[in-house]
Amino acid sequence: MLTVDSVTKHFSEKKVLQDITFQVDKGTCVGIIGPNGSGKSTLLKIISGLLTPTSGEVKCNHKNILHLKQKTIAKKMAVLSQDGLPSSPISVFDTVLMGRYPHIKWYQRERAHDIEKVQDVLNLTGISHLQNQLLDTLSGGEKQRVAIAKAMVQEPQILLLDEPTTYLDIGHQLNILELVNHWQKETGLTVIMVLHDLNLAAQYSDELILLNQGVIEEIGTNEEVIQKDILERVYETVPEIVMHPKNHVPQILLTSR
Ligand SMILES: Nc1ncnc2c1ncn2[C@@H]1O[C@H](COP(=O)(O)OP(=O)(O)OP(=O)(O)O)[C@@H](O)[C@H]1O
Repeated sequence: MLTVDSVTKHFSEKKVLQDITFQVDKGTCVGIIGPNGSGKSTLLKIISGLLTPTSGEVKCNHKNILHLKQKTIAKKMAVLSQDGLPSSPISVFDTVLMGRYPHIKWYQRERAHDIEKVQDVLNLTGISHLQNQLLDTLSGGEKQRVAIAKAMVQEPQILLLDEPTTYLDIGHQLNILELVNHWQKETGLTVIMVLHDLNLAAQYSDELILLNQGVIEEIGTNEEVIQKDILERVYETVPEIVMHPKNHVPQILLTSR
């Protein structure tokens, strides 16, 4: 279980997050949504232990994340940042293998088990044909799959995703989210993802947190959060809400004022 308890973050005088409190149960997927600059990425960085909150704390299984060793955090959590994987002249295979490092002792080389794990995940994510290709020669969609594969071999309990669908066409967007969704359902993975696309967020999240100007504006099920008056207030737009005919989750149609 992951607990975010009264987290506040200031950058000098700038108040970016104010008194954020919520809990994420094992095996659930929480979508964090909100307008530009509302504090979504900052919150995700605090949850991953990358940023220290000004006050409050993040606890993973009742332990403050900042009191855990880096390697312990890496065994528990995988993070896919907004910037994705850096361009580098390393093969896809070696990049994914790096995800095993938290499980390999400093005096050990990778074991047969680690290599097998990488091969399995390359097959599962449909990128085994790319395994000898260099990372900096891949397309955005291929690189994003490599990032997911690297996170998968890490075998985390928690996956943090910051805008995993940026730069992807609709086919690849669905593909990545389906991949994460299957992984979540099969292993009881806990997922926290920042998404700008409210329709995708509503389809793939069990619960939504709507941030606005650094505070939680709404938290709840998709139907509780995706409501016309709430979105109109926060996004200053006039959305029409319809039910997805197949998935039965609220979806947004945008209209001009
Ligand atoms: N290191 C920093 N120093 C100063 N201000 C920062 C820093 N990091 C973020 N901010 C500010 O905090 C606010 C929230 O930023 P954040 O990136 O968390 O928002 P966001 O909701 O993820 O935005 P977007 O949807 O545009 O990605 C912004 O006003 C940003 O300028």
